[in-house]
Parts: sequence; structure tokens; C-alpha cells
Amino acid sequence: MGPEGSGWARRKVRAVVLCPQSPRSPPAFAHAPILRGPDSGRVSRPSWARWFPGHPGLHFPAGLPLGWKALLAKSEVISFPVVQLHLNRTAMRASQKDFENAMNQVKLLKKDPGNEVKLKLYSLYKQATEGPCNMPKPGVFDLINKAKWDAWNALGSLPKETARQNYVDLVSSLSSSLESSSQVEPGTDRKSTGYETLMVTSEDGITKIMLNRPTKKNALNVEMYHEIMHALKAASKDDSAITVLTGNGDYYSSGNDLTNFTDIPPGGVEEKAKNGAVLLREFVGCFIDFPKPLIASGQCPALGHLPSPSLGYSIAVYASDRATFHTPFSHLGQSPEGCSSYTFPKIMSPAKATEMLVFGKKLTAGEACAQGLVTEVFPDSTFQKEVWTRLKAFAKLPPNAMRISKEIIRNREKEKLHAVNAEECSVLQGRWLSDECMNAVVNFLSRKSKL
Ligand SMILES: CCCCCCCCCCC/C=C/C(=O)SCCNC(=O)CCNC(=O)[C@H](O)C(C)(C)COP(=O)(O)OP(=O)(O)OC[C@H]1O[C@@H](n2cnc3c(N)ncnc32)[C@H](O)[C@@H]1OP(=O)(O)O
Repeated sequence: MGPEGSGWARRKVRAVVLCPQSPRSPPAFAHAPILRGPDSGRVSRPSWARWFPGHPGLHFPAGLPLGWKALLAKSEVISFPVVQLHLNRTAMRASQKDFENAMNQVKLLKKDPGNEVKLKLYSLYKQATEGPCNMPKPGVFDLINKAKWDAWNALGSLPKETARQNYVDLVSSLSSSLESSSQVEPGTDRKSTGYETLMVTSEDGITKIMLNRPTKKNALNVEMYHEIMHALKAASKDDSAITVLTGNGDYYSSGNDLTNFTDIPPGGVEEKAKNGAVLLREFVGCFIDFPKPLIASGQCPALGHLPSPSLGYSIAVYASDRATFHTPFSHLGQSPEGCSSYTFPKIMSPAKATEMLVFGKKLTAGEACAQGLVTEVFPDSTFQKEVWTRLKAFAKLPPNAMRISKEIIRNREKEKLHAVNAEECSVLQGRWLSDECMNAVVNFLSRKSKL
């Protein structure tokens, strides 16, 4: 670790955790660790329902060191304006029995619905049982309790009956969406509903993986990393001929979700960085190994690191003339990833790659096309029509021939790409512990800077 690593790396941080409560007890502040697998950044829990029934207790242990306190305090990691579920079914009124059933149903969910939803459930439970928020506002460093307070307080004077109905509706939609995720079989020609952060459809021989966090500019949170990997693995086995990666909303992606840096596991920032490197290596590895033609179709700006893997390994990149490509690694105190340190200088030229990867120069779609990063640029007004006409024609070509052709083009490089990926992740692991990186993240989270 370099000298500047001292700012973050030596500080130990204990966990910010969600804890089990009895559905009928008032929210308490018990202690239950978030468990992390040894080789993954993903939170794993023996059974999430065990520690999150109808209203979660949330625990924020004392003793956080000052630097991380400042970071966490400035972040809005636990804020949750975006629960994209329809909650306002006013025509029906849920009975007390429905409400109790819903509380029991929550305990049976097999998949963790994520903090945003859990806080929504908590706030609806409190509103339904106690009415408008009646707790004193917690202090700024008391992040978890503040998140809970914010959630409950945000419901204002919502009537108890409506809160009860919304709770029942939310649980019902969770039960169907989370249960169905385990039932989705790769290879089916239909919309897959089991993803939280993606929309995946398979039609006309094309599997379309659409990043679907438009309100966050499609920033990649940990769940999205996992879901993209899952979707790619499923697409590699399904009966589609080609796979298209695209984004919903006005950004193809805004890169790594910077709040990923704020949820610190019991092992502290070093463990966080280690898990992040494992996750990133696995994520990029999925792109390297993806066997079918992969097309990135971007009508809007692409920021950060999704451009690297998808530009580096896609057979084709189609962009509208409104799209831009930006890899601001240095701005964020980070370093190239997604094999861009190897693929970009080969595709472009070392000098142009330096401008992009070291100085963070943003390229227009036209410039990226001239540099060979983008296959073709289409006018924004006709982008969808022209690209999809072309994709549908490609999808009718013999799939095995396409797969074998891709294999022969890419296979010689595969080993090298995996080695580059490993090296980049190891370097990044060190960068994530640096003051340069911490300052950039803090600046963004405290809304002092945008790219
Ligand atoms: C130890 C860590 C483990 C991590 C796990 C693995 C990580 C692998 C990482 C590999 C290296 C990757 C590098 C990168 O991706 S570098 C790029 C990072 N991205 C950014 O820096 C972009 C930051 N965003 C912005 O600058 C602007 O939001 C943007 C220019 C994209 C859009 O500006 P605009 O004004 O149009 O919109 P808003 O800023 O209001 O954004 C709307 C909401 O979206 C949230 N948002 C946007 N981007 C991100 C992001 N990258 N991370 C988190 N949140 C993001 C933004 O905060 C707004 O939210 P609110 O409405 O709630 O305020």
C-alpha cells in the first residue's frame, strides 16, 4: 500500500447492520452481523427473513472512526426515494388479518429485497400501527436510525388504513417478483421478471439485457453487478442467437454506484476493497468468457466502467450521435479496469487511450467511432429503428457459425484478458484504500462534484 493509503486503510470499521426483531415488538437496536462470503462482495445471510420480519430493527454500532463517519454521514446510502413498486391501490382496504398475513409472508421470502424496500416496509409498518412519525429526529451520525426516521417521517399524515394497504400490496408484489426470480429458466422466450435492476427480454432470437435504474442513471450497485452476471450466464445458455446490452433512461450507465463504497463490512475497508476486487474480477470475467455475439447499443452517455467491458469485448457497439463515452478513472482516484488498459491502446492508439484512460477525456460518439471504439453512429432520431432492424437481421444468421466465429476471433486473447483483468483488479483494490479515492467519493456523495 502506498503512503496515502494510511488515510483509510488502517481504520477499522465495524458493521452497520440490520437486525431481527419480533414482528410485534417495538423497533430495537440489536446486533446481528451482515455476513459476507470469503470470496464475494455480495452480502450473504443464513436466511434474510430471520433478521428482517415486518419491521426491521437497524443497528449502527458505536466506535466508527472519524474519517468513515464523515463519509457515511455525507453519503445518502440509506436514503431510499426510489421504491419502484405501485403502492397506491386505494380502491381496496386491507383488513388487520391481511396485514398480519403479510407480516408472516415477509418472513417467508427467500430473497433479501434490499435495504430500500426493507426501509419502506418498516415505515409502512410503523405508520400502519402507530400513525405519523412520533420519534425525535436522530442525530446526523446515527445513520441507520436517521434512515428509519426519514422513511417513516416521509409518510407524513398518510392514514393508517392506507399504510396498511400499501404494506400488504408491497409484500404481495415482493412475493411474486422475488419468488418468480428463482423460477425463471434460461432459454424461455419471454420477459424475465425476477430482476430488480435489469429488464431482460428474449424475442426474435435476441436477448436484451437492459440496465434499469434510470433514476440513478443506471449506476451499478452490487445487486446490478450480480444480476448482469446472472443475465449473461443465462443468455449464454438460452436459445437466442445474439445478446444486446442497453440502458433505460437518459444514461446508458453512470458507472460504479459510488454508494457501493459506503456499506462497510465487519472486516473494515480492507475487506470491502478485497471483496470489491473479487466482484469486479468475476464481473469482467463474465464478459471475457461470454460466448455469443454481444452488442452494446447506447443512445445516451456512458460513463465509468461499463463502457470498458462492453466496448472491449463487444462484437459491435452502436451509438447514437447523442452518446458520449467517458472513463474518468483518475478523477475518482482510481485506475483503468474492464481490461481497458490493454484493449483501449490496441483498439485506439496508446496516445489516444492515454487521453481517455489517464486524463479522462470524454469522447463524442463520432470521435469514439473514428477511434475504433464504436462500430457505427446513427442519428438519434432514427437510432432505435435502424439498430433494431439490423439486429433482427443478424439474429437470423446461423447461431453456431456466429458463436464459432466469435470464438476464433477472441480465443487467442482470452488468457491474456483474464491476466489483465486480475492485474487491474489488484491495482484497483489498492486505489480504493487511497485518500484520493475517498475524497472523490466523499465529494460526489456530498454533492460537491459531478463528472
Ligand atoms: C470498495 C468498493 C467496492 C465496489 C464494488 C466493485 C466496484 C467496481 C468499480 C470499478 C471501477 C469503476 C469505475 C467507474 O465506474 S468510474 C465512474 C463512476 N461514476 C461517476 O463518478 C458518476 C457520478 N455521477 C455523476 O457525475 C452525475 O450523476 C451524472 C453526470 C452521471 C448525471 O448528472 P445529472 O445532473 O444528470 O443527474 P444527478 O447527478 O442528479 O443523478 C441522478 C441520481 O443518480 C445518482 N447517481 C448518478 N450516478 C451515480 C453513481 N455513479 N453512483 C451513485 N449514484 C449516482 C445521483 O446521486 C442522483 O441520485 P439522487 O436523485 O438520489 O440524488
